[in-house]
Amino acid sequence: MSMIAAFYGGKSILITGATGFLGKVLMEKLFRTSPDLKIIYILVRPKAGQTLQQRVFQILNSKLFEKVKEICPNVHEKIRPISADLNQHDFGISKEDLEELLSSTNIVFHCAATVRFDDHLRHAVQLNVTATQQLLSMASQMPKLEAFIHLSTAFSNCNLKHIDEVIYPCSVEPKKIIDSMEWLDDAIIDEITPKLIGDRPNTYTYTKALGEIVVQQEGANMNIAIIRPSIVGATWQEPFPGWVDNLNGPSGLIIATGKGFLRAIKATPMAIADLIPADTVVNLTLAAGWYTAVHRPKSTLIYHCTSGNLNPCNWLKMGLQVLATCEKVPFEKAFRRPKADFTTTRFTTHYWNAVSHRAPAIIYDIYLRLTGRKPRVMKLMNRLLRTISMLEYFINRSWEWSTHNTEMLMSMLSPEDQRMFNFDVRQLNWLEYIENYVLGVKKYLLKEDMAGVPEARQHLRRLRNIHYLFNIALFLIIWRLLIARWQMARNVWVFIVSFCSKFLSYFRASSTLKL
Ligand SMILES: CCCCCCCCCCCCCCCC(=O)SCCNC(=O)CCNC(=O)[C@H](O)C(C)(C)COP(=O)(O)OP(=O)(O)OC[C@H]1O[C@@H](n2cnc3c(N)ncnc32)[C@H](O)[C@@H]1OP(=O)(O)O
Ligand SMILES: NC(=O)C1=CN([C@@H]2O[C@H](COP(=O)(O)OP(=O)(O)OC[C@H]3O[C@@H](n4cnc5c(N)ncnc54)[C@H](OP(=O)(O)O)[C@@H]3O)[C@@H](O)[C@H]2O)C=CC1
Repeated sequence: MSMIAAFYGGKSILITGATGFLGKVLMEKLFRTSPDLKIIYILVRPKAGQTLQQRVFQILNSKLFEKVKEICPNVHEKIRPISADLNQHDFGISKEDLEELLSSTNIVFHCAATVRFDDHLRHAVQLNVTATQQLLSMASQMPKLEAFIHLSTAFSNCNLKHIDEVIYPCSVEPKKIIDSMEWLDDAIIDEITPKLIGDRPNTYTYTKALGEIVVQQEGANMNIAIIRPSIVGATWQEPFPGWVDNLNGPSGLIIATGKGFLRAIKATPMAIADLIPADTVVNLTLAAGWYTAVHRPKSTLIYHCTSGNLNPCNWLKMGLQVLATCEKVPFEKAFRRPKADFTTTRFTTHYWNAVSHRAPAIIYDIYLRLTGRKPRVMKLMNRLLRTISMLEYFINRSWEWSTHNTEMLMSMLSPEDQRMFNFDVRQLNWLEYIENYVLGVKKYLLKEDMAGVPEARQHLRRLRNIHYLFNIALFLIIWRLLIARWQMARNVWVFIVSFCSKFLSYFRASSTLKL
């Protein structure tokens, strides 16, 4: 019998960010392994013209929840969406809903955040710091609360090379930052942002670090744990391999590579690609929830959910496997044949951006214009290059995260729990995982049917022929221009032509003699 699954049975659980990538995988696992849980409250905001119920309906009807619906047919009765916007004071939760939440909740999983790297500091502070503070304040009024689990990121201290499972101080106290955001205007915030984030690359990592300090300060009297995942990728095993539903992290770049948009990237090939599957993060999160509530550690424990120190994979290995899978099972309607070169200097990056990215985009836009269609490729390419410039920081460095708490937690699990809530990344086969990830991107993100693979292969062959024809035509044009303008080129041309004709006549003569 699984101790963790049994622990969540009969519990009332509050999840923020349940409509996000990790939140959905967390909810799915909870329902699948503890179908007898009492209720899951989810804080949801209406979005894209959808009501809360419509959003929940959409999640439950996705492929991710197929197994859950078999195991727990009344799953829809066990989800209680609560209208809440974490940008608002008190989250805009109604009085009745708040009373119910405060009186019933046993466990809180705080997943909601803005994960945009370039978010305005005011917004990032509001969501990643102030909302965390408010949620902790709510949690402190929950008489039945057993554990509060906060999702942070392994990159909250990415300004350090070696990161321990501790909370590091920031130069300015989070409370001062929260206060200042209330009265500073946007222009001043823009001016001080680089000074505040210091040697971190973006507002996301900075505000997640502030959020951790808030958790430590405000949650001193609660049972709290912090989970720090690295780069979260598609699911490894559960509920099935390769599930992913957003473009964050590597997923967007896998699409760009598979579709032939991205053909070179500035990355350090041997740097560690610290990916971690979403189901591994969720298993560790649930195990930490159980441990925090049952064993009540004296201090806030931080768990690094990373792969680099236990089972390292580098960007070269990842890039090659992405490419190999895209050749085996190509994406439909590729722009060019997939290729993944790693550039290491600014010069080569600019060169390949011009030759391999911008030039084909311009040529294709001209073609679109000539055929009476709206040019769009250059716009897409600029967006992609901007995205890459934001991710570059993370693919050109390696970090070391200590994992003592994570290993301790693993040793505390029963053999049954180690199997059911597996977060031992040493068992992960990277080549298999990356292949499933790419296939998952194709199926669940791009919604491409596997029946279209032969046509996609045919399309790649056509692109290869176009590529050869284009290169030959380009060579001939350049050569013609050189001959017209440069005596040396003419001499070389005369030499080649006479050499070929001599060779041909010798070949003809020798074959006549043999006859
Ligand atoms: C060979 C293989 C090598 C693989 C190599 C992988 C390296 C991978 C390193 C990751 C390293 C993370 C390490 C921290 C891990 C955490 O702790 S945080 C979680 C990760 N968070 C993220 O990844 C967020 C990153 N994204 C962003 O911050 C913003 O999207 C950006 C990059 C600033 C772009 O902002 P923007 O220009 O305003 O664009 P945005 O409105 O977000 O989206 C515009 C369009 O681009 C699309 N888009 C958004 N993101 C992407 C993307 N990543 N790619 C493509 N399209 C995208 C959107 O769908 C949208 O399309 P439309 O709906 O308009 O058709
Ligand atoms: N993905 C990754 O690579 C990593 C993620 N993490 C952390 O894991 C957690 C979950 O990340 P992930 O699932 O990928 O993120 P997503 O962007 O997929 O999900 C974010 C969630 O937060 C919710 N949210 C955002 N703003 C508000 C708001 N104003 N009010 C209510 N809800 C809001 C979103 O709701 P809505 O659907 O309405 O937008 C969504 O449910 C985050 O804390 C992140 O920092 C850590 C390391 C890596």
